[in-house]
Amino acid sequence: MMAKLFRAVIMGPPGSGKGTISERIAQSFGLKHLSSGDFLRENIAANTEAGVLAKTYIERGLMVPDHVMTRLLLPRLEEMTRHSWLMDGFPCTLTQAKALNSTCDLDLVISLNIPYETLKDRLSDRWIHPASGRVYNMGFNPPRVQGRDDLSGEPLIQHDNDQPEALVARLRHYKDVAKPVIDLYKSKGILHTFSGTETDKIWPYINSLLSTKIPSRPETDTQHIPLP
Ligand SMILES: Nc1ncnc2c1ncn2[C@@H]1O[C@H](COP(=O)(O)OP(=O)(O)OP(=O)(O)O)[C@@H](O)[C@H]1O
Ligand SMILES: Nc1nc2c(ncn2[C@H]2C[C@H](O)[C@@H](COP(=O)(O)OP(=O)(O)O)O2)c(=O)[nH]1
Repeated sequence: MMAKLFRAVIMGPPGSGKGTISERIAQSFGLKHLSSGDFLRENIAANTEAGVLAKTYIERGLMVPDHVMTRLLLPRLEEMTRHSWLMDGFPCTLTQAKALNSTCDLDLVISLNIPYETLKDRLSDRWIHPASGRVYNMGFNPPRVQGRDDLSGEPLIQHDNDQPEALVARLRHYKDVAKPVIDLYKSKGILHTFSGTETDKIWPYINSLLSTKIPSRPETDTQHIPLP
């Protein structure tokens, strides 16, 4: 018999470890890791109508409007009727959360609560491979060759909006838009918040929570699908 599908969302301010923890969840529990940033980059690379529009916002360091995000992501999620997934980076506004709500029932929402000083230190040291979105941190998970992506060998870059001058405004914005989303999920009884300064210390708690909700590796019909 096919195991019940599992749908989860991970939320948190920039630098809170959403991407890092999502990868661990995907590897340990076989969920597909879906990332709003990766979807956007794919659409930009493919020059889709939504991608061209999204690019104009991202280049200016702005959030992509809700109607563009929902038009882009919801059809992709609707296609994934046979997969368990973990969504990273969406929803991040109440409008997005309500749109997601009308598409699927979430089983669980993970919210990461990380102190400002920690976020600042991590992001000022975050290096990205722009083509793939792969993320490095010079202390935590450095690339094998300094300044180069492990898989492609291409140069890594830093984002201006990861620097401390831009971070305060980004965090303020996150708090404003995320609060009603967090309240919504709290009222539904599916919110689980994790606080701390180190991903390696938070991870065992998330791991044990998920172990109580997802007893085994993925259902048989997903076992041949490579993890993202
Ligand atoms: N749910 C969303 N709603 C609106 N815009 C989004 C959303 N998700 C991503 N974006 C846009 O895409 C950009 C890249 O997203 P991505 O998640 O890769 O990186 P980010 O902004 O560095 O986030 P973080 O620092 O939390 O990892 C964002 O800066 C934003 O402009
Ligand atoms: N020093 C340190 N760095 C960490 C830790 N967890 C994640 N990082 C790094 C990896 C990235 O360079 C940066 C932000 O992590 P991320 O997973 O991209 O976060 P997010 O923006 O997706 O929420 O911080 C951690 O526990 N310690």
